Amino acid sequence: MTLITDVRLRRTLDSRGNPTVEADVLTESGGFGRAAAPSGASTGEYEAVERPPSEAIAAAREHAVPRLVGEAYAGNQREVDAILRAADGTDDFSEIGANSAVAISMAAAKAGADVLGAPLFQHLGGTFRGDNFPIPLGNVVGGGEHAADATDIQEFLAAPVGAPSVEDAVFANAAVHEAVANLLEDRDIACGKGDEGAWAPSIDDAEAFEIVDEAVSLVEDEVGFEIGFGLDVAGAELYDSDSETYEYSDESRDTDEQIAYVAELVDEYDLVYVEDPLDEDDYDAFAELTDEVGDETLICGDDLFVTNTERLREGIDRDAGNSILIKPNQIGTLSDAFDAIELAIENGYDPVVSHRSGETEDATIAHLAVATDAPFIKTGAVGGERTAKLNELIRIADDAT
Ligand SMILES: O=C(O)[C@@H](CO)OP(=O)(O)O
Ligand SMILES: [Mg+2]
Repeated sequence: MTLITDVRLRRTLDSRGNPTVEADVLTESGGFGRAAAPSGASTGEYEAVERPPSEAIAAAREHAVPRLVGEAYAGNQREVDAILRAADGTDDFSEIGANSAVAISMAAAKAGADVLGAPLFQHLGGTFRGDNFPIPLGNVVGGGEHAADATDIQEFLAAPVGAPSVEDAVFANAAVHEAVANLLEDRDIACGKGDEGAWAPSIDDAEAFEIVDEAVSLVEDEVGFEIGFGLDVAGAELYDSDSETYEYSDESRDTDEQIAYVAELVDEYDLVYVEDPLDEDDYDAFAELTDEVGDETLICGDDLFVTNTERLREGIDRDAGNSILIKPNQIGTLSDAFDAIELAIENGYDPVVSHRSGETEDATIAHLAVATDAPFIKTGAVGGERTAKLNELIRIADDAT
């Protein structure tokens, strides 16, 4: 029934206005799935390779599509993903491109769900999944690689940890986003938005901490449940390997100073989440910081782990971090993303399913988070390509997918 009869690939626009790969997968009994690859700006050095979409499409048409059509079953995700790997023939999808791979992998999953007549999260997670919802981390102020002339720290994230429902959490993040705008206006700070829809004011990190802290408290009082906040430091982007220092606009910190600085921030602002506080090659520094503050907060590896089980295993062995960011396009297939989530959970690491800064209307990650009982999802606060995922979470909770 789910035998794949066609795979169509095309170039479509992403949220930054760049081309990306969209895939349609069709099956024998009329099943249909469509998915599109997202794209990072602050990409980790060890991520699977994204090729220019026209090249990725041509290579996938040549190497992968003939092995899938008439051969593979969309309902058998492991088989589809194994074929994508074999067709590519490299470790990092540099032949067909991780963008073609992930688009096909996700489209096949949707086609499989379509034939079953089941929501995607149920097809992926099984029939007993779907009662737990991830807490959305909402980017409200940002800079780094996502906006010019803004904060050094890439993302200041609202984290409505006490929200009674996913709907309450989603609206709380939007309210924090709005509260930030009002506070910026009070201070006469004009600003636009970064790639993920977060405000991108030309202020230093210290002022951003003040504003986000205040915005979170204001909304917390309004909604009556706990809202914490977190960060994506994107440490690898700040790290200069020649001088071995983290370069901020106003100062430079060596690794020990960076660890002390982040630990101080965790205490001062009760941060519930800190992503990539340190360089992507520095397992030792991650371990040291985790030892210091890992009981109080999540220390999450994004560029450190790149959704890769080998890198995660090394982190587990070395006690580096206690959480992993999960981005299917960093590794290339849904099966690989699942494996990383399972390994994380088995070892007490919290998986955080995540969007990329360049996104599309594709909402697969909302289903992936629910299917795997992931405790958090990071997918922005506002903006169409972000609300595509947030609204899908609300629909899943409402049993309306
Ligand atoms: O660093 C990150 O976590 C992501 C998403 O927020 O950014 P990018 O997609 O640019 O890597
Ligand atoms: Mg990150």
